[in-house]
Amino acid sequence: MHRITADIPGPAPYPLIGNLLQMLLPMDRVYHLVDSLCSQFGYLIKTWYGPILAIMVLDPEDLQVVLTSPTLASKPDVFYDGVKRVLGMGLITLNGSDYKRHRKAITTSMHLDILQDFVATFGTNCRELEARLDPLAATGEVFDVAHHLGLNASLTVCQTVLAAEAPGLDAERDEYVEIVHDASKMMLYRGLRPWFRWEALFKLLSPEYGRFQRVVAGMTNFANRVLTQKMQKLQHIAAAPPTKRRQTFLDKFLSSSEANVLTRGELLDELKTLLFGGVGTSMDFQTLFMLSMALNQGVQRKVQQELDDVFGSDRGRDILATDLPHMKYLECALKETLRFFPPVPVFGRIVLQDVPLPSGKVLPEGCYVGILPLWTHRHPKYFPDPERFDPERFTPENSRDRHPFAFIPFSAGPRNCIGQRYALMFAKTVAASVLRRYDVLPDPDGPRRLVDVPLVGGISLSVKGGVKVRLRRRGLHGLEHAEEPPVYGL
Ligand code: HEM
Repeated sequence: MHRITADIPGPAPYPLIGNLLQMLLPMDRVYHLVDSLCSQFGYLIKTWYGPILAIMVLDPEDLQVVLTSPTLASKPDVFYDGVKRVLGMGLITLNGSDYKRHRKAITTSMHLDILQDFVATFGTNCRELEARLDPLAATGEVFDVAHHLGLNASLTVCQTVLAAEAPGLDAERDEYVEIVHDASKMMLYRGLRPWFRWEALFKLLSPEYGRFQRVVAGMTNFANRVLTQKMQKLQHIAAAPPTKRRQTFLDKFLSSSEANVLTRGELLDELKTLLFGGVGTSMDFQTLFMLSMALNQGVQRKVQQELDDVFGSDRGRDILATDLPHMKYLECALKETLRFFPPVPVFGRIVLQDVPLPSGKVLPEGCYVGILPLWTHRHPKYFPDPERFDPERFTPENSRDRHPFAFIPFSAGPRNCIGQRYALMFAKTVAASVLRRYDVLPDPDGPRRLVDVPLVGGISLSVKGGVKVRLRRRGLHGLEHAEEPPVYGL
């Protein structure tokens, strides 16, 4: 391995422990480490994770090979060990033939036709969100928007992916949002400390053992409770005459020919995976979008103008699936948020056979590959002036000639995210509902520019101290603003 990778730059390793000491940083320093590695060594960086070679592949040309190669479709055990303990064996963690069986079974029930139906649920839940945001807009106080968007995301994902209603789960939902937040940090914490693969050592040495156990129990209990409730309901429905009801992913899955492909245990792990995949990422994506709007008032105005064109003066009407294609600039702003703050900032693969890269360098068999969209998305060759927040990058004309693997918030290739269309439709509905009604303003004591926002390491991206904003109710007609807010960014 040393010989084959001699031409790949990286920090000098110590004997046996490699670069592990450098990686043992507090979670809010992990991003600074990669920043500095990237500016020192470029877009292909060799690191030693103890005895394991881990190569960060950040250039789109190389990523195209990595993400499409059949010999690179498996997830590395050591890094995903923490994820497995929390989520079990679902799509995010499985490999090989089990993975293929699960993916085929699940994707048949996640089609666009069912997604169109979900928009009504997204919209209905936004009413509940508005009811919680209205008092905050009335006082103009600073608050953490992640909390409210997290509650909305957990309700929505429960309803659309799992059960038509989630009665009795309200109290648990609050707790679940907290657990999702913690789970992301705990999974990365354990993934970066390979010696904690040994449970006894983790229990003995880690101050985070209790917190990790609470995350595992919380995730399992919540998914178990939803599945049990759903199974009971389905038996009840089977006994009653059929009625026209809105189908959820789980309804569709359980009544399809694929239902017998997974055991109850396997389905439970998939539900934990879908819940975590759906709630955590949606919450972070929508939260970071609100922050991007607060710090880029010019962009926010353009989004609001477009929304005014779609809704006219009727800003309270239901948002329909047919409205979404008209929100083209909003879609560009959402994509620019995903570029700037990809909610899943790191994922990995293991190399099963030597893979030559377009640069002439080789990824040797047995090494791990780290994929970090945050840095790929800030590569100046593909995104000039990368620290500028500019939705125009994503107009069809400006995207046409961009490398297809330069923008990978949902990964790409055969192991891409199965929820990407869901995530975009959901975020569009929430963004439209909030921005047609309120101006989102920055926290006067918070960062002034997006590049100064303090990020915290986790397998999803979050902001240290939460995302604080203020809201102001918009005038009923046109873009009336009592007091012009300060304009940052654009
Ligand atoms: C903005 C929101 C989202 C982002 C940025 C995102 C991003 C990603 C990324 C980068 C991966 C690849 C991870 C890896 O290779 O380890 C992934 C996989 C996955 N995502 Fe998402 N995701 C989002 C929303 C969702 C939603 C809403 C769902 C489900 C309702 C979902 C379910 C999944 C699943 C099941 C996988 C595993 C796919 C496989 O390996 O076959 N995601 N996601």
